[in-house]
Amino acid sequence: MPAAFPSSSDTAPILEARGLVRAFGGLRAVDGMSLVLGRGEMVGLIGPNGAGKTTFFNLLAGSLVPDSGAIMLGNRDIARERPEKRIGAGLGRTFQIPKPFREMTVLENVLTGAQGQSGEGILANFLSPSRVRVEEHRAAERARELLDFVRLSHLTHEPAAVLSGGQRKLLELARVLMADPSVLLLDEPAAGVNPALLELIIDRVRLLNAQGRTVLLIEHNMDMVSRLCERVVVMAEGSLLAEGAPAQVLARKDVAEAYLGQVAA
Ligand SMILES: Nc1ncnc2c1ncn2[C@@H]1O[C@H](COP(=O)(O)OP(=O)(O)OP(=O)(O)O)[C@@H](O)[C@H]1O
Repeated sequence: MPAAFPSSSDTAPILEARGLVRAFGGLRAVDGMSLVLGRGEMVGLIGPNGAGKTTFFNLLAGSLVPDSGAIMLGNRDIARERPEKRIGAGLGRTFQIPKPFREMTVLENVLTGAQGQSGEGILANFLSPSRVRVEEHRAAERARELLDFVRLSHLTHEPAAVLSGGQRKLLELARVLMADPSVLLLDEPAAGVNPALLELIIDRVRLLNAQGRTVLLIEHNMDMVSRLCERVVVMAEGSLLAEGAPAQVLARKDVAEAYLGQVAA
């Protein structure tokens, strides 16, 4: 049967999870989850509440270490590397509930996403102050460009505390983009966002993918998933239940039952 969506075999894999397991006490939140993301793909990760999606993201991004399994970013197993190292290797991740530094300005918050600046070392600052200044200038320029990209320029010098929920999601996206990730893990970018901002988020995510960035998107908003993704992956009880084109996957009986189980539970 010809593939109706770009399967992982169509493009070179950029990120691959192999048999990931992570338990909390007796509960295997992620239980043998595997997934291959092709370079430049945009894939939706769906599944009922408690299926293990966020835990899976935490394993990919490094805020949790798996009990077993591998995570290949290109040819390198990053499963036991620190989160900062993964960011440096091109993996960016947003959170379901972004928590900006409320007292800092919107611009300062974006700048916290800058990676590996010389000025972070006191010695470098002392030995090469002009290089540090150039880097700081470039970072500020990039942060302003990103604020423009997410349409928050008018709030550049406001404290992040003034932002709405949707604007916080956009700020978080800009912060993550400071490190210029090649793979973006987006955890429920549409949750709690008003319809106007939702369209902007959809448009920006589409553009980021068109720039060649690979996107894995956890989302309960199926309309958004269907509009953005040619392939969806369904997790249930910690592992892969189904994958394929959104319409085909959503029509499957076992997928419907997994969601119904959630209602019944
Ligand atoms: N730190 C933790 N300690 C104990 N249990 C946890 C922890 N994190 C997650 N769990 C449990 O692991 C399971 C999977 O949770 P997870 O948040 O990964 O699911 P999810 O698919 O992201 O759900 P949702 O769609 O509601 O966000 C749940 O039963 C949850 O209660």
